[in-house]
Amino acid sequence: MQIVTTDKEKCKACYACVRNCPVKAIKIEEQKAEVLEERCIACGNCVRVCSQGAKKIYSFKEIVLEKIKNGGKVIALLAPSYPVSFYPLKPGEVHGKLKAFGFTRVEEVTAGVEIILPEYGKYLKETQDYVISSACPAIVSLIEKHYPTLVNHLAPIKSPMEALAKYIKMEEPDAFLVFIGPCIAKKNEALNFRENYIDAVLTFKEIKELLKGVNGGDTYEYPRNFTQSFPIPGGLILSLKQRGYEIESRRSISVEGKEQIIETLESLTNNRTSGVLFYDLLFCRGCIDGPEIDSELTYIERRQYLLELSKGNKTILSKKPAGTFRARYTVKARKLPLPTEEEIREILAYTDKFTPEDELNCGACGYNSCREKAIAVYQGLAEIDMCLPFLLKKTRGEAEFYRNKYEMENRKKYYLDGITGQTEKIIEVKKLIEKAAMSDGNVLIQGESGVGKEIAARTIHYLSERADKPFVAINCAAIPESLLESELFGYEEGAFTGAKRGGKAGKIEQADGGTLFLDEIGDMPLSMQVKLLRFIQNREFERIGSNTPRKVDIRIIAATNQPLAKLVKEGRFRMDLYYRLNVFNINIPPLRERRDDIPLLVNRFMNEFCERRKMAPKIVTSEAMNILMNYSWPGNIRELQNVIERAYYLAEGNLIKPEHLPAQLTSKALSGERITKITTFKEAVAEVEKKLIIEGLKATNYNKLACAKLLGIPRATLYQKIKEYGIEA
Ligand SMILES: Nc1ncnc2c1ncn2[C@@H]1O[C@H](COP(=O)(O)OP(=O)(O)OP(=O)(O)O)[C@@H](O)[C@H]1O
Repeated sequence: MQIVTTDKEKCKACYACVRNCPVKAIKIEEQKAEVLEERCIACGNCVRVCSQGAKKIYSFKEIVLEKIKNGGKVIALLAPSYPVSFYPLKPGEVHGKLKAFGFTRVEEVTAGVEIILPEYGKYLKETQDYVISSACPAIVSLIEKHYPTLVNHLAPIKSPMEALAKYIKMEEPDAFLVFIGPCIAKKNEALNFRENYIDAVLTFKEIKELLKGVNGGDTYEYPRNFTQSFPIPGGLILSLKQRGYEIESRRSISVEGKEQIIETLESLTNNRTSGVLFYDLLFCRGCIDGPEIDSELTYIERRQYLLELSKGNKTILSKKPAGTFRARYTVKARKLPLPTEEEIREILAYTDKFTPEDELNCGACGYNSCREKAIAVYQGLAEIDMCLPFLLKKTRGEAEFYRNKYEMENRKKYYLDGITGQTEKIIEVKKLIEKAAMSDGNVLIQGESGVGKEIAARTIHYLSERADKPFVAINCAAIPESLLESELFGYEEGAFTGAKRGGKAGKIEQADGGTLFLDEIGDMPLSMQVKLLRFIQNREFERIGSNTPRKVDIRIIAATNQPLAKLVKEGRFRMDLYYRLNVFNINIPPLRERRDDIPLLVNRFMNEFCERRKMAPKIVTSEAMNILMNYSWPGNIRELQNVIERAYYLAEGNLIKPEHLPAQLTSKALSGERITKITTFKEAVAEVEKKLIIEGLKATNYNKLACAKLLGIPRATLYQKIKEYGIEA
């Protein structure tokens, strides 16, 4: 019969019961702690430490109430420690209350002590080998179930409770005997021990609950003597001596408390008896400290109170007990399988314990060491993953995973939102950007000038795993051929005239771990293309002036507004390099192919610009917006950005009207003004060209390269015309 059961709903896998169970009689299954009857000694530790109240003790309450209700002969047997539990109620008053409650007779187990003392006296005299007392049921179970080699040393004598019960049953065989005490193990004794005369066991807590509201009956002074000290540590030896039995102090010892008990039994198992012949073992610090003692007195006060009561010298038993009060104890131990060293290592490895240093022995699982726990796993008592450091590591890993995922989502939103546009074409581009970010291959971005190639490259970098490493950009068209190599690969000190002291890391080195953005790759000279290809193939390069190869880990994103495939056909771009760069291809459509994005872009640039300058945004009239939507935008988004900024300054009120837009958008430059003077064709063209260049320069903030792109003319032509028309640039 199971004494302690678990309410699985309430069990929260804290392993406090495992930790406090002296015999590891707890099995964890699906994170619920279940008490194993075959190992349990009913010490009550698991009940005491369960903060969730998940451990339930077998209750006889209903049976007792039923018996009393039916008017049966129900006799209460009070454990010798009861005065301390019921204090300040006097012992006599407790008798009265129990009677008033319905017990037909009340006895005290000190009478049982009187019965067993001669049995002990006799047995100790006749036995050569050492003897272990058997009055404490937790000790009996502990030895029967866990120290089988010591069973023969248990005194084959009934406990005082059983002895008194037998004594009473001899007088009143039909009586229903209820033991009332501080101990859960007594329930085990009543239910599971071989020969039992006790019918029910109530703890002090339980009986007090039942007696609530019961008015005291007639008080009764039970005879008292030295047996009253039986529940305090050493009580049995003391009582034997008081009774006149020769117990040599040097050869007898009383041991209390679970740690000391386990230590004693371990040493006895190893035949280390220290010459002691009588071991009086109590699992608790005496019965005055039993798990269900429920006393308002301190431990010392309890001891003193019982010693005071033990001063009486009355005989308790009215007549000499007849019959034998011997008991038999048997081996109930079940050997659990033991794992091999290799199996232990395998189990440990599951929770990432590969070396002795990995075994933290933190005890969070309830076992004293990782090895003990591994053995319990093998024996089916513990679950393999009930290891706090392991689980924490795992959850941290998971948390990291989710944090990364969450961060990625946020980043994605942040960076992809940086690319304004809702047309199908730009959504397609965003999807490609996301995919490219997931891969680590080189990317080639193509598109007209100002379509957003660089912003796409940056987005790929910041969405990729390289995000926390550098994004380094280099414009291959803007750097003279002679400098490009040193810019890319760096140089050593003294590599050439003018080389900096200490040398210099090139863009490739600076981008280590991150992304190198090669803008205008189509403009890269063929000689450099060869060197770049070699680097891409070997992932190795040398600084100019050095023979030492250096390794870097970078991803290359190249961009161009030139038709690279055509350049390859024309032999102006290396095919092998083209294929190396074109692992992932993204084509960004010109703005004129996604006009519907223009209002969104206008809105964004207006807000960004105003925010930067701390100014209030202006409204773009529908006429002006119409013009913006219908223009061909050769300079794409960059041109639109500049147009908005310029219009903002030109508009004096808060409305941006068509007249605030550049002439080339409204075609006014060619058609709007009346011709007042006839000029030559050449002069008129020059006039228009000059105006266009001035507007273009303003629109691009006087960036000649951008202006040339905006006007769709080579840079050299722009320089020539600026000079020719004397334009201030
Ligand atoms: N979809 C977009 N949403 C918001 N801003 C954009 C978008 N595309 C481009 N831009 C902005 O337009 C400007 C030009 O973009 P970017 O420099 O990326 O173009 P590009 O194609 O690399 O130009 P180039 O070929 O001249 O180097 C930048 O200020 C960029 O922030």
